[in-house]
Amino acid sequence: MFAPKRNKKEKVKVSKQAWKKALRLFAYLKPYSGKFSIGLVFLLLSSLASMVFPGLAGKLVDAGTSTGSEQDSLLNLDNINDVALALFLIFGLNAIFSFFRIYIFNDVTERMLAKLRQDTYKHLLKLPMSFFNSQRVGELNSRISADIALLQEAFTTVLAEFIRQIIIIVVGLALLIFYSWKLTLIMMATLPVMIVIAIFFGKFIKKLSKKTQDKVSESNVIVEETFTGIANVKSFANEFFEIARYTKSTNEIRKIAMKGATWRGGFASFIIFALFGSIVLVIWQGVLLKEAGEIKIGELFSFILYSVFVGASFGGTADLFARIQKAVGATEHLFDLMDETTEPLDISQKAQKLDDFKGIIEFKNVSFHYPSRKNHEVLKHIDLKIDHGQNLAIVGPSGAGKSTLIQLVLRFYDASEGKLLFDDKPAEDYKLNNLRNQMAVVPQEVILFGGTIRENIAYGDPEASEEEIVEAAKKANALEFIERFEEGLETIVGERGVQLSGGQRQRIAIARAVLKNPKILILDEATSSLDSESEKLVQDALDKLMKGRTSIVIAHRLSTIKNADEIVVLKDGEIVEKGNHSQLIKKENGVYQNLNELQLTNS
Ligand SMILES: Nc1ncnc2c1ncn2[C@@H]1O[C@H](COP(=O)(O)OP(=O)(O)OP(=O)(O)O)[C@@H](O)[C@H]1O
Repeated sequence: MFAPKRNKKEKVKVSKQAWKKALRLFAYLKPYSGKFSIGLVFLLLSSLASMVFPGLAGKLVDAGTSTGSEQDSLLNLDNINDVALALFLIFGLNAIFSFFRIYIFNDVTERMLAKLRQDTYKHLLKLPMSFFNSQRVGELNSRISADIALLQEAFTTVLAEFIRQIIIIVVGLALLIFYSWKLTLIMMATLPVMIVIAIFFGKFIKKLSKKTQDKVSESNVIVEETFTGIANVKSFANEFFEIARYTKSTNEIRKIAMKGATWRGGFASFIIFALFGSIVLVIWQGVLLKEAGEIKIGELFSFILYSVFVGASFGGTADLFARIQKAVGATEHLFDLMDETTEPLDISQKAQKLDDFKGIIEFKNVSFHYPSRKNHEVLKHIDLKIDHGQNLAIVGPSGAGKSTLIQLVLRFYDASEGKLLFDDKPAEDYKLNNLRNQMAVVPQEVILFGGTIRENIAYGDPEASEEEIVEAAKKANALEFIERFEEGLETIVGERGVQLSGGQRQRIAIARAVLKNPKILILDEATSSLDSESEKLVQDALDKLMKGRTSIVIAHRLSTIKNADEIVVLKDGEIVEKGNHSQLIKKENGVYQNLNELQLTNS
């Protein structure tokens, strides 16, 4: 499952799995493995080049302090100018290596991430409605961008840095031993101790800052609650109570944050003291060794520089490792999403038009419960046939299962029991996208994209010509209001453009459906009534659209379905009445008759 909340005991196990999952990322790296290896070579070269610096700097010192009789047999650099020149050369080479290392790693990473982004998006689009119905969808977008950003950082900088630090530690330690094993032992006696203490302290401090974070979110909840429910706060005259609650909570934040600050301060002083302490120790012992003639002054200088390099790398690896772990976590989240089961959609090609498809729909003893609520039967033993070109209306009280029935027709969900047939063939026999391509929905709440009116209509058929779009707008009774806008079809709708009325939005949705020219039409009537002029235009457009197509209408106002071929009354997931208006209205004490009377008295 996707990002399940884990308890502490599971954590170790899951993190092992996370590492395993992260390995799947290498499948994305594989096509570029050659390039990546070249990047690694540049990384190796630039790291080694930077390791030459302390050694040469020592030579520089020795060259400056030598009497001229001391020849350097190793590098044959006997004067200060040669050493300085060599240093410049090394830095120049390092600059070139680093450029290519960064360029190549970024190139490989961006290619890899582009593919990963595309695959994730593709996969998400193929997930079933049950996935999108769960709450976590709201955070999906930010999660994906945050997770991918972490991976980007990991592959462009963190991984390279980590490898560089390891190279520095290994090569540095070897060089330290080469210069003086005695001094290396002294240095090593302090360093590991520091690391153990640093890790221990670090974990403790992290816990404290997590606690502070939790407290901060707690206090934010108070702010959010009071301001969203400000009318409640004021009407109950509870300002005093809320202020006391907030004061208490923010004071707690301060206390915990200060506890954290004290420990952090202590930690910093310890590191400073221990670090300088160990450097002083090394210098002191080094000078003694020099007096004894075991080491040259330049070598001591190099030794100290190497110690600082190695020490800094040791210190840096813990943080880098933490960042790698974070990236591994992010990868796990992404692959958890990728492991969610998709609908059997074939997105390798455009959905097809099925020319001889008639649009006959049949429910055979269908029962259904939502996957998230297994013991709540929403539809019970539905038997229903809607013939080609027939107009079926569904009515019933709120929560009766009307929308659910339609979701089954759209195959957003599969029946838990029974069969759904299209043109007498089981629904599963059709390719899912081909089947959906035969349907169009005019929903209750029309949500338009933030583009032009033209784009919104063309969503019904992205390849439609200008004439077809205009014709569809005309049929949907939408053209007259569109033409009243200065920019006509090019008018931008939504937040950054004009706001359309409910009736206008519906007519655009109808135009979209006209353009799609479906065999099956699904209408979810708007619950909030439009003004009578608008309603007439919408109804008229719908009547035209329904002609010659199988249509299912969820009706909230009975006045609109008097002419329906068949009306089905749903109650608690069961069909309780069936017939046309004149038949149902006569049924004494029937649900339909009651609904009719209720609406007459309300209107
Ligand atoms: N995604 C879902 N997950 C779980 N239960 C759901 C889901 N959608 C609807 N339900 C439940 O299924 C039942 C039928 O809901 P449905 O939306 O089909 O009713 P409706 O007749 O269309 O109601 P309304 O007229 O109010 O829109 C309700 O009890 C509802 O709580």
